[in-house]
Amino acid sequence: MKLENPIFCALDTTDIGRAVALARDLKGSVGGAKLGMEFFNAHGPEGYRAVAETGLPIFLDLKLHDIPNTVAGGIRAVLPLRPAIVNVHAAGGAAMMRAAADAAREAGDARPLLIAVTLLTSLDASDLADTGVTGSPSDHVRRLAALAAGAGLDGVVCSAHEIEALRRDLGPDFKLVVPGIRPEKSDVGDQKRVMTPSQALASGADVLVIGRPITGAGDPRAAADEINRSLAA
Ligand SMILES: O=c1ccn([C@@H]2O[C@H](COP(=O)(O)O)[C@@H](O)[C@H]2O)c(=O)[nH]1
Repeated sequence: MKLENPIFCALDTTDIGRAVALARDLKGSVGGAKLGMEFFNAHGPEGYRAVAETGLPIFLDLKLHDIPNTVAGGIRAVLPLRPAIVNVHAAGGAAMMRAAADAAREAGDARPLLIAVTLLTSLDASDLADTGVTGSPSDHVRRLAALAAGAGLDGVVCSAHEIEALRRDLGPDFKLVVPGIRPEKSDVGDQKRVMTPSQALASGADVLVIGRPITGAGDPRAAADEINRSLAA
């Protein structure tokens, strides 16, 4: 997947008309759209197709996490939609990720990039400790990313704070898809490990996942264009 524009806009809504209108409006200003559980649980494949018809590449962010056979089936079920990117949770383990990768390969040339969520960007060191995991978010992300790479995945979802370590560990071709992106002065909301778009790109992100800073703006296209200007500066 070669992207001229690294921004994938998260269309987190149950309003199909709004999602399609946003996708049309943003088409020249972002590289793709991300559809997650909020939209897909409401509208499924039909809603997906309505957004995909705009021509934007789609990251189908379902974050699958189950036993290997079930996750493989979940990946297989969405292959006919021809998403550009699909994902699973790295915490599902190596066997689960290998099963997902095997299933994704069944799409042949239309194989989506398969990536694994490491540690959600809404979690910090204290949240991680609460789950019983000792060590820093960075160590945890690096461990899970190495597991994903070993299982044959194309990359991971991580925060911008882990990019440099992951590039050192896993090289330039391993895809780093980065949410928790917040332009200067924008509301952080529920995100905890955040960075600005330009800092994240300079650190080596492949994809910047940006939702509310664009979709919550009065003029979403203008907000995306402002971010594009910050990336070009
Ligand atoms: O660790 C993760 C994994 C996924 N996300 C998703 O990205 C977007 C971010 O939206 P914002 O409105 O820019 O916060 C959202 O759809 C999440 O489900 C994430 O934030 N962090």
